[in-house]
Amino acid sequence: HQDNSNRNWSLQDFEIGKPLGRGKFGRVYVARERKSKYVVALKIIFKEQIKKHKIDHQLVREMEIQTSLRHPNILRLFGWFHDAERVFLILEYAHNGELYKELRKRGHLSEKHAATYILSLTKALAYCHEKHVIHRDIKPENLLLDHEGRLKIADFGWSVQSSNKRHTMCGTLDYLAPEMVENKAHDYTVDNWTLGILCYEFLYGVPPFEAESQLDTFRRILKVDLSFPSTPSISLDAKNLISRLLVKDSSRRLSLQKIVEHPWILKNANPMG
Ligand SMILES: COc1ccc(C(=O)Nc2ccccc2)cc1NC(=O)CCSc1ncnc(N)c1Br
Repeated sequence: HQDNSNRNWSLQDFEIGKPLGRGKFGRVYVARERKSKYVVALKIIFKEQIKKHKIDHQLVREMEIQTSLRHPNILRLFGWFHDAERVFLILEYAHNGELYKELRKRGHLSEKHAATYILSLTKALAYCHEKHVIHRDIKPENLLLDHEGRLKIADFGWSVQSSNKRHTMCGTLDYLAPEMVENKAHDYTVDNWTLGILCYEFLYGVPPFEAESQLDTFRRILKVDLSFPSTPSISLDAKNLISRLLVKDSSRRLSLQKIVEHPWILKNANPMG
């Protein structure tokens, strides 16, 4: 259909439906564009929130990055508009909602589902890195499923144009790579570490370094204190991939290209995502 991303949209163009949840800085609703009847997710962000967190420039940069991203596993930002006190993001609507709710419901995923999601994430990250965009916040809460159950990375609330070394702490503790815990400079390869965390969590239902206290989680991450429970029983190939990603030395983590070619992925992932 025609490119509407720079059409000057307004709230009158949409019928607002049920709330979808609270993203960073704002609430998200299902909405339907009146003329086309096209269903979207409309994210409403209050400008005073943006001003308070001094991220107005980041939002503009973010919108420029977002509208340029086109990938089947990245949630689309179709366009945006604002009124006196709010900024509205017109987002692709992922009909099957948040992946982590499915993970909590099922307890843990099959190796086929887990491998398919890891492959989708790997391809989306490879695409982002090639466009010098680093996501920095890949966790189950930011992963959505479309009507065909295909994974979509969303909530780029913190993505930045690649400053090749990054220093700010972000994301929940369980997903932090050792170099982030030690607050050292870090680069793209933190995403490879996060893929290892997610792969473990998809297969076992809990992240690998979960602990009672934040300090214990930090300690387990820094030690790469990785162990595989005996149940659910997971294939050796899966354990091999996880062990090749959860490596302290970031330069020795399996590259995105090598993940795509890994036996476990080749054997289990549905290439159509
Ligand atoms: C490309 O997706 C985004 C791109 C940008 C931003 C964003 O807030 N940027 C931002 C906000 C403030 C400051 C700087 C950046 C947010 C998202 N996405 C989201 O917030 C996801 C909303 S939840 C949802 N969405 C669709 N279908 C569902 N079923 C659900 Br539940």
